[in-house]
Amino acid sequence: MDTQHDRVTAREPGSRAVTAVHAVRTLGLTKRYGRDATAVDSLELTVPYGSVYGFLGPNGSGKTTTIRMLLGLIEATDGHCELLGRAMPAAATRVLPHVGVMVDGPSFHPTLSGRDNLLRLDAADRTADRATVRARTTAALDRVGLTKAARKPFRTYSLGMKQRLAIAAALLRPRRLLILDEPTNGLDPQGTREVRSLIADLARDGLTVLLSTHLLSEVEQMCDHVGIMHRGRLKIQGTLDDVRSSVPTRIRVDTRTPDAVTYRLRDFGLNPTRTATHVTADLGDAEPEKILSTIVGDGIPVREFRVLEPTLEEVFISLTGEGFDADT
Ligand SMILES: Nc1ncnc2c1ncn2[C@@H]1O[C@H](COP(=O)(O)OP(=O)(O)OP(=O)(O)O)[C@@H](O)[C@H]1O
Repeated sequence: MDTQHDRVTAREPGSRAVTAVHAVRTLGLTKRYGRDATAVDSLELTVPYGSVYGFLGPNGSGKTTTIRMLLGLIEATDGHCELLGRAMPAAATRVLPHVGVMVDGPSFHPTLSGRDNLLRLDAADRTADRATVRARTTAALDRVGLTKAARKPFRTYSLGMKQRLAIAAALLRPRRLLILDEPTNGLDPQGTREVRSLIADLARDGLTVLLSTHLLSEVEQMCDHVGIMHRGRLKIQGTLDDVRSSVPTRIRVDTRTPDAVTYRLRDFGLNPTRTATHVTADLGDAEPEKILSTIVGDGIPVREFRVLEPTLEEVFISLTGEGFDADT
């Protein structure tokens, strides 16, 4: 913990350039409400530059509280956090102009056009450059695919367009990091597709995205890194592949002779579980191709042979002992 990097960032607010490998980093970050309620507990979050990081957890697991602490909107009870290599909230005025944020859902004026809503928001930002506001607004609308609808009243926008305008608001200035809290919450399937495709485009452009969500599928489809929250604690984080491979790959053999399959799997050192119609087992280091050719070569009837890659849901269950939708 006591690295050169930590010592440099501890000097905020300073004027030195800071290099960091993580766009977001927290150490022991904790938020307690009263004596008994710990919303976030000793969080060690690391979001690498250039990643799309899925901050995943059921409702109430502490995601929004964490994001609010990162942005300096609420005070941490304990611990330390950095955005773009600088300590927050000490460096807020220097860091936040580089961070696009969508936290509390969009609040736009229904009768104003999308463009006029953005102009209004920009006018409220005292640090924004007035001389470039028109060009920046045009670029942000273009970035989210709302150029054609720019002059239409906000109230006529679809759900997806409304959310894309909220992302445009977060992109009114060049950003290095985008923090999106439940960006597809409440959207219909079309709106969800629009917003996901926009986020994928932004990530391709090299923007780091921290995206909080309670949707497993959102992380599996969009993110390359994931951190899983449960009751205020970060249970695991890493690349999506590493996190998935923290639980074993399984095989499932559908057959009308489960006893014969069970014996063969034991020969491979596996510990199978059988029902009347199929047998499953953790694969371990065994090669599925060899297992299948042995079973079939022995003349055992196989209706279906599947390698079951672990899902995030299985990771969650293995770490918490609860289903993902459990009310925490
Ligand atoms: N101001 C507060 N006072 C007391 N408890 C709070 C407060 N804000 C949040 N909490 C509690 O902290 C815990 C974490 O809430 P948080 O909103 O961070 O979770 P979340 O993962 O973002 O869930 P959601 O998606 O439902 O907002 C919850 O148990 C919540 O009730």
